[in-house]
Formats: sequence, C-alpha cells, structure tokens
Amino acid sequence: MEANAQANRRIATITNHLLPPNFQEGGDVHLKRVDCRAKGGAPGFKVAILGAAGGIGQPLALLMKMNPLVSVLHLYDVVNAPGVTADVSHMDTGAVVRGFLGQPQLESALTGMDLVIIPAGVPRKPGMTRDDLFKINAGIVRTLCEGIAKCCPNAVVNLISNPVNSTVAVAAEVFKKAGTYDPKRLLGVTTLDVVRANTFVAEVLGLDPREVDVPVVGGHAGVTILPLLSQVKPPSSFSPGEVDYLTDRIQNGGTEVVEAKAGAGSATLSMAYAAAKFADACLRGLKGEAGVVECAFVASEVTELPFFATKVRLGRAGAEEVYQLGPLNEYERMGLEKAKKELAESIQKGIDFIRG
Ligand SMILES: NC(=O)c1ccc[n+]([C@@H]2O[C@H](COP(=O)([O-])OP(=O)(O)OC[C@H]3O[C@@H](n4cnc5c(N)ncnc54)[C@H](O)[C@@H]3O)[C@@H](O)[C@H]2O)c1
Ligand SMILES: O=C(O)C[C@H](O)C(=O)O
Repeated sequence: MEANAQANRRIATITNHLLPPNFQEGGDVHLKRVDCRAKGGAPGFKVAILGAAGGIGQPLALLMKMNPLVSVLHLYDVVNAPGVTADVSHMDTGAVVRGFLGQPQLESALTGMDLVIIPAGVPRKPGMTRDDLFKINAGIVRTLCEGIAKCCPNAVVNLISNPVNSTVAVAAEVFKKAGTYDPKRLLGVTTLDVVRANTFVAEVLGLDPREVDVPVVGGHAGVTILPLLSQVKPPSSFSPGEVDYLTDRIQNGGTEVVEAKAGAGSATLSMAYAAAKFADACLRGLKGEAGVVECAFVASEVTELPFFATKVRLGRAGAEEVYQLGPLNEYERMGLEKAKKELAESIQKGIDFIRG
C-alpha cells in the first residue's frame, strides 16, 4: 500500500541546474532537489534558443545539444519549456541544459549567452504569405530583442522568425534604440533556401547534394529568394526549362511544405537542420576557424538596400565580411530587380514598426 502511494506521488529527482530560480519542492509531480558534484566547466559556447518548445525549437534543441562546441544550452519558451528541457537534458552529450518558462525568466535565459537563436513566433497556414505573420511575430521579436539588448548585448543573433525580410529590420531598430546595435552580430537565417537549392539542383544534376553549392541571395520570401544557378558548384549548365523549374521550386519550397502539412504548420525538421548547420558555422567563426562562409540576410552595402542576403564570412565578430554578388546573367539580373522591389517594402515595414 505504502509502496503504491509512493509510486502515485511520482517522485522525480532533478538536478539543481535544471531548476528554475523560483523552484519549490512539492506538488503532484514531486520534484526533489539533488545536489550534484560540480562539473569541471567544459570549454565551449553558451547558446540560447528562444521558442525552444516549438516545431523548430524542439529538434533544434536536440541538434544543439549534440554540438560539441556548445557547453551551456538555455531553452526558453512561453509554454512547455520544462518538459523539453527535462527530455533533452537526458542526452549523454556535453552541453548542460537549463529551461526557462515565460517572460519573468527571459532575462535569466539570456544572461551570459554567446549565441541566441530565435525561432519564436507563429507559422503560416495554407493561403497565407509570410508577411501575414508580421503583426504577431514583429511584436514577439521586439520583446525578445529588448531582452537581448539588456542581458547579452554582445551575443550573435540568428533570427528565424518570419517574415525574416522584416523581422531583421525590427531587431536592428530595437538594438539601435538600446544603443547596442552591431550589424555584424545580427543575422537573418536563410540557410533553408540554400539547403533546398542544393537538394533540388542535385536531383536535376544526378549528384549527391553534399557535393553541390548553390548561392541563394536576396531575402527569404517568394521572389526575394534568388538562387544564382549561374554560380553553382560544381560548374553546371541548365536548360531554360530547368532554370524555370529550379527557380520556382526554390522560391516556393516553403509553400510546398505548408500545403503538404495542410494546416499543421510550416517546415520544422528541415529548418531545424538548417538552423543547426548555420549556428554551427557561427560558432566555428566565433572560435576563430578560418574560411567559414554561409549565406545570410545581413546589413549590407551590396545593393542600395540596408539588408540583403549574400554569402558572408563568419568570424570572431560575427559576419566579418559581406561578399559581392559576383557576375549575374540576364535572367538573374531581372530576378534581382523584382527581389529588390519587394525587399525594400518589407524592410521599411520592419523599420516603421519600431520608429512609428
Ligand atoms: N527563416 C526560415 O527559413 C524559417 C523556416 C521555417 C519557419 N520559420 C518561422 O519560424 C517561426 C516558428 O515556426 P515553428 O514551426 O517552430 O512554430 P511553432 O508554433 O511550432 O513554434 C513557435 C514557438 O514559439 C513560441 N513562442 C511564441 N511566442 C513566444 C514568445 N514571446 N517568446 C518565446 N517563445 C514564444 C511558441 O510557444 C512556440 O513554442 C515561424 O515564424 C515560422 O514562419 C522560418
Ligand atoms: O514557408 C514558411 O512559412 C516557413 C519558412 O519560411 C520556409 O521557407 O519553409
């Protein structure tokens, strides 16, 4: 009887590092403090994921827990952060995982972070554009970036929340207002466009996608996603039909997933993969590795627009070098003009959201 009663109380033990600062013992699920011997401070970077309980956040948390460059992983969300944290923390990899739930714990989640990855926000449903998410997600990004400006102003920020073409401008304006803006440290994540482009081009060429490198420039929505097929590595030529097919599929890859998921959200698994790949590149750059180059949507002088996605070299200071577009063919020049027109409006919308 006593044994059953005890089982029913579901005693769980939990180590101090997993507990929120306001933890109290007791309740239905009886969590018990266990003091563990301190770990010998593994070298590595401190990374926070904001929106860690979401469709992207959960697999991204798993992948970052597997990254040997990460010593501390903070998982923040407004729901379900403790469950995701308990789950991921059982993986026998090096990073120490801590969970943070809700706005009152945002500052603790951010303090001391080297890299902050933001997949917080609502995803699309069929029939919506990314811009339809602006109203909700711009406000979320503003709040989170105010926290970053206060608690870890030197962190590199990887911004995933859509519409990226506008939310990066929102984040930049928040940081400017706080006096902490460093354009090298704010990066809109466009890696999924490159991942898709590599996959679809490899299919057409009959190659392994790992051997293919397609630069994708511009932004992250529809016609602003501009694959530069003339610069594919290994050097390849495409028929006009192949160029049309590949450009359309790469530009609409997100919508392809949104429609296939039929109301259950947008790309999460391929995005978590892409975000983990990009975050790893940022960490390798921070560590001082030479020649780390990825596409990202950053402050840029490559065009007349204040932000633009191109290849950037990642280093100790973030996006240390922003590369030029390189030679474009006529098809790409026309695509560039279309992309810039839409991008200019999306960027301005983000700026106006903060400046009013
Ligand atoms: N950049 C890209 O290539 C790319 C790719 C895919 C998705 N996205 C975008 O990423 C975002 C998230 O997508 P998802 O599928 O993970 O959505 P989701 O709804 O599954 O998860 C979002 C998470 O954010 C959390 N959240 C909401 N408000 C928050 C706040 N104020 N602070 C912290 N967390 C908060 C939610 O609780 C939820 O857990 C969407 O805006 C989506 O459009 C971008
Ligand atoms: O398409 C979306 O809404 C999500 C994301 O931007 C994507 O490209 O998959």
